[in-house]
Amino acid sequence: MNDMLQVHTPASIAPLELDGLGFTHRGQPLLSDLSLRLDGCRRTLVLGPNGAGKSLLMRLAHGLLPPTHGRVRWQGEVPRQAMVFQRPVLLKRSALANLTYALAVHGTPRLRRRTLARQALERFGLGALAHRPARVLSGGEQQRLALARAWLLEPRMLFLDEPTSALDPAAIKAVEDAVTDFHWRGTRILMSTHDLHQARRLADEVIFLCGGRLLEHSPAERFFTAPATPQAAAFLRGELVW
Ligand SMILES: Nc1ncnc2c1ncn2[C@@H]1O[C@H](COP(=O)(O)OP(=O)(O)OP(=O)(O)O)[C@@H](O)[C@H]1O
Repeated sequence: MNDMLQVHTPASIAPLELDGLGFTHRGQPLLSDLSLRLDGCRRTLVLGPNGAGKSLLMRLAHGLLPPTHGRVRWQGEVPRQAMVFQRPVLLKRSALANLTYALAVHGTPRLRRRTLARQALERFGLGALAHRPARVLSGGEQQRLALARAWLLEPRMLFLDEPTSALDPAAIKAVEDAVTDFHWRGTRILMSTHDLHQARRLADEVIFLCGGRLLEHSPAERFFTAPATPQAAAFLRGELVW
């Protein structure tokens, strides 16, 4: 790890409160009256059927979308945040240039950028691909590049919206290892997934959405062994829930 990337103490991340959060589009409520609090340095996995509002929740919480109801409130200093999407948004430049550009925007001195970017590429197993155009990389490589970019920005809060849904097992493992490394570095994680096994592997706690409503927010062990709602119980049994 390079000298500019510091290890943070989890206690120093401001809690995030979602207070009566809602999003209505053309009169249709897509997410309704959602209140919860995220604190500490937990890995919170967002689960729910298609269209439940998982991506919407992530975008609202990250501030990419203004809510139509309620608010997103940081109880303290707003932390540095990053988001990783299902399909990475990469610039039409080399893998290395994608990272040096992100560092430039971040305000890293020019002389440090290349070294840091190189280290991050190595860290995510992309060293040999530094000069390849980012957009011709495979899906798994692109996702690792997106994670390397997020890593360089040292987020205290990382949002991941179904980051492994289009990947094969080896690429999924790389993403899950990265999520674990972010966690150990002191980053709070909010991540949506369709993959129950993945949620079991990674979650400290679970948010379960269904039909645009928050049905559960509980410690992972409790959610998986004794879900509180029939919808979550059915979802865990693999039944069709919507
Ligand atoms: N910006 C937006 N404007 C209007 N409607 C939206 C917007 N974003 C999402 N929606 C709608 O909100 C609903 C919930 O979408 P969302 O993508 O959050 O679901 P999801 O739980 O992530 O589903 P999936 O598992 O299929 O990805 C969908 O009907 C979607 O079309």
